Amino acid sequence: MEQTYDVIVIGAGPVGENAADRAARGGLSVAVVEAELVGGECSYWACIPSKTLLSPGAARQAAREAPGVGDPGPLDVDAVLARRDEMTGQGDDSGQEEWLDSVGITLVRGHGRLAGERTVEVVPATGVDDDAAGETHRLLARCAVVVSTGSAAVVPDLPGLAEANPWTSREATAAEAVPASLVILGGGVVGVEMATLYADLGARVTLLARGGLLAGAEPFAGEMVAEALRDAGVDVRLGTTARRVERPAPGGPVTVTVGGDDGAEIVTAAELLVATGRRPRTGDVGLDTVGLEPGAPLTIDDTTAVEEVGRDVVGKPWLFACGDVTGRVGTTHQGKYQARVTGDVVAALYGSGGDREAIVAASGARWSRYAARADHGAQTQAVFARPHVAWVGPTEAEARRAGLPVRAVSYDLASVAGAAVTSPDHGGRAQVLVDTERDVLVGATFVGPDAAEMLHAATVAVVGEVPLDALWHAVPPFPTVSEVWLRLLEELGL
Ligand SMILES: Cc1cc2nc3c(=O)[nH]c(=O)nc-3n(C[C@H](O)[C@H](O)[C@H](O)COP(=O)(O)OP(=O)(O)OC[C@H]3O[C@@H](n4cnc5c(N)ncnc54)[C@H](O)[C@@H]3O)c2cc1C
Ligand SMILES: NC(=O)c1ccc[n+]([C@@H]2O[C@H](COP(=O)([O-])OP(=O)(O)OC[C@H]3O[C@@H](n4cnc5c(N)ncnc54)[C@H](O)[C@@H]3O)[C@@H](O)[C@H]2O)c1
Repeated sequence: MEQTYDVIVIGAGPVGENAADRAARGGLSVAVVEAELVGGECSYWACIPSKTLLSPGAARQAAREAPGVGDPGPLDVDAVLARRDEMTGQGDDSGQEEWLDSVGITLVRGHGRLAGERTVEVVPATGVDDDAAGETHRLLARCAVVVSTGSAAVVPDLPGLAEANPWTSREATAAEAVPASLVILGGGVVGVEMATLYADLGARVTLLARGGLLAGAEPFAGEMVAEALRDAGVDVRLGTTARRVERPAPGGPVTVTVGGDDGAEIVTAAELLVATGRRPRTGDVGLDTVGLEPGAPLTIDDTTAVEEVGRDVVGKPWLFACGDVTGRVGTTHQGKYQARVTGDVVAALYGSGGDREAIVAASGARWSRYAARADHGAQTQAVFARPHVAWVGPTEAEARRAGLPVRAVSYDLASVAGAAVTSPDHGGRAQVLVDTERDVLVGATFVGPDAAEMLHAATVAVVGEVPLDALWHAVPPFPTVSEVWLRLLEELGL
């Protein structure tokens, strides 16, 4: 069977859905191809279940720190897992399917792969990372194809690891019971969030990191999270190399040998979680049929058009990519931002009311809806560990490596009245990075309770390139933790 649409989107995760929506709003007919569940990793095995599982522990911690409330005691694990199931719909994506229908987007279920320019073949899917085969359904795109197939967890080539049947973030976010003990390999975002929530749920957790924690953030952030995890009873081992994994009996305990030959140690746990990064899902999407390398991230320009793919005969790009698959972003919000650009660019290039000149003008503009410029220097990330770590823009080291003339100033949140009135234990730290030639903020990091909610003011200042003299007139209410902005500006000499 063969069908034709203006735009075909492969992958209906949060990013593909947004690209499809924006293109459809531009008057184009759109089909999305989904191999598994509409809503993608984020809705069922990532953001939504993990943040739902983390929330009760945060509430308990806040109660413990509030004078006069008392210790609420252990969490009701069954109730926490039940709430997680409610939030993920236990893998029922009919709500998302209804939404697609309501905005006039066609859903084609199956595994999609490119079969040359503007052509997508769809075969029945068995699982998103399995080789898919079967009767082929052919979709033709009059205008553009968007690849938004996301990413999958990496399992490193460590002796015995694959055979030990480890958890990845999928099993960790979907678990039906809490193991008595869990060893986590990797000290990145998944590692610290999972260590936090499994400790909350009563597991004995060991976290193995080959360096410090949260290497993408300011070093003080990882240090504060490590200290808090240790306070919560997690065995945090930094600078530790895992050598070998063994699980002699299927379903039995798993052992990880860590350290060097002279001082090897064995860590034993009921389950092992691998949290060592993700790879783009491009291994089986037909990249070879358009001259690209399967398995590699899809390199895009700022309009999200895939580089290294020829334009069509009239010079228009036809292949776009956004989200995790590009390797340029690794969060839902930054992927959806790219997707809005993708959808708007495709609509402007091919839609009936399209404004092609605007795309040309965008190439010279600092900010335009047709260019994902925030990818460079204004990305945000929030890590929902306890304390939260949230940042925008580069770290101080990254800024210096990029040759920016920066000054970093920081302030202890505990010294702000708004923190002290919440709790005598309210800790945390804020740091801003200032470009000393332009006197504007280029980055900021907040560590503390609910710090993720504090980030957006900094993001507005960075993207808006608000001069420090103007920021001085943005007055935070008293007594809030946001008053730290005043203290930071005072540190900067205002
Ligand atoms: C444990 C965990 C927690 C996270 N928490 C957060 C968080 O709190 N906040 C945040 O911003 N980010 C978080 N992330 C990151 C976030 O999940 C990803 O950035 C986001 O899901 C990327 O969206 P995407 O649409 O690009 O990819 P995905 O969500 O992976 O969606 C891709 C879709 O494409 C489909 N697909 C793949 N190949 C094909 C094919 N060939 N044919 C058809 N369909 C295909 C897949 O089935 C999937 O539905 C977390 C990640 C993890 C692992
Ligand atoms: N709150 C959020 O926004 C959120 C939450 C979870 C995940 N995510 C996203 O999901 C993606 C994956 O997260 P992640 O934590 O898996 O990746 P990561 O890149 O953040 O961390 C990977 C960790 O694994 C370690 N590592 C890598 N290879 C290793 C090996 N062979 N042996 C031992 N350690 C090894 C790294 O040193 C690092 O500490 C990221 O893009 C992240 O942004 C986002």
